[in-house]
Amino acid sequence: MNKKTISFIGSGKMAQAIFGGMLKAGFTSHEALIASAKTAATAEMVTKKYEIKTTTDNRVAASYGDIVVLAVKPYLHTEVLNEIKESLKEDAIIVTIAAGVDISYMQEQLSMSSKIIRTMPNTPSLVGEGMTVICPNKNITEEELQYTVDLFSSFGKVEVMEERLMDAIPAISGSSPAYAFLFIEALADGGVRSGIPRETSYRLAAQSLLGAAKMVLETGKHPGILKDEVCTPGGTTIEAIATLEQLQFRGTIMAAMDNCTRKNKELQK
Ligand SMILES: NC(=O)C1=CN([C@@H]2O[C@H](COP(=O)(O)OP(=O)(O)OC[C@H]3O[C@@H](n4cnc5c(N)ncnc54)[C@H](O)[C@@H]3O)[C@@H](O)[C@H]2O)C=CC1
Ligand SMILES: O=C(O)[C@@H]1CCC=N1
Repeated sequence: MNKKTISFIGSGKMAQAIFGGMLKAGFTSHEALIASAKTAATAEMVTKKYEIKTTTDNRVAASYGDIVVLAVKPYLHTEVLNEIKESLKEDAIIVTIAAGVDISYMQEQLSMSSKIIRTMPNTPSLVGEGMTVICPNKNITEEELQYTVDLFSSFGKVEVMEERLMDAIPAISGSSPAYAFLFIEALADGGVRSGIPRETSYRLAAQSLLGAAKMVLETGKHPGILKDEVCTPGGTTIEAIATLEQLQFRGTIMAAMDNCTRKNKELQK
């Protein structure tokens, strides 16, 4: 069991996905975790559900952690960092999971010698299938980076990337589960339209997407080839593909991603 203490500032959806994912994986003990919440009701719910310490005082949470994860909205970072900075351990590693919060901004709020890691995780962390992109500042040692990679790897995959690419990450992995859920909902609606029961439709749609994603990851084949293998000449699939192309399925996804990235950059201002 791991010895480092980990604090979460904020106990919302993404914080719960991360500490829930870590606990499920056995990466850390319940005793090593603390999370702060805005209301006593949320704190109580989190303690009950995850069996971890909670507090409504961010400073109490901040003073506990060797690693402190900021899991509040981007616009709250200034307020929260000001509130907790005097309470942090001297060598604490500060991890932000927020969209559009960059390292130079974090250093301005704390100090140039602070240990900071910018990340972009996603909610499938809760079920051990997260995708997290990590970017450390120059004060993070190899060992500290490895620890953080191990932490996020306990509930999914991790890539370490340069900060110049971080603004593009929400569009492809932080936010994209939402597009996938929309796609599953659309497939299920189509199934229901053809008379398939709704719950069955969700299972058929979700398992098909899970299988397709696994094929990309495990066969190493180009997605276009995998698509071709489904399209029997003169068959059903190519009819569906033709309609998707006419309605600019791929262009629509790319336009949506552009908007996601634009918003991420706006959050930074
Ligand atoms: N939801 C997602 O899929 C992802 C979210 N993120 C990032 O995670 C962060 C949190 O987002 P969500 O979990 O989705 O939002 P959320 O709204 O579920 O969680 C934020 C939590 O912070 C609490 N809070 C508000 N003010 C606070 C304060 N002063 N002190 C302590 N807690 C306070 C709120 O009560 C809420 O529970 C954001 O910065 C977002 O960019 C990153 C990747 C994916
Ligand atoms: O919607 C958001 O702003 C956050 C960041 C990535 C996923 N959710």
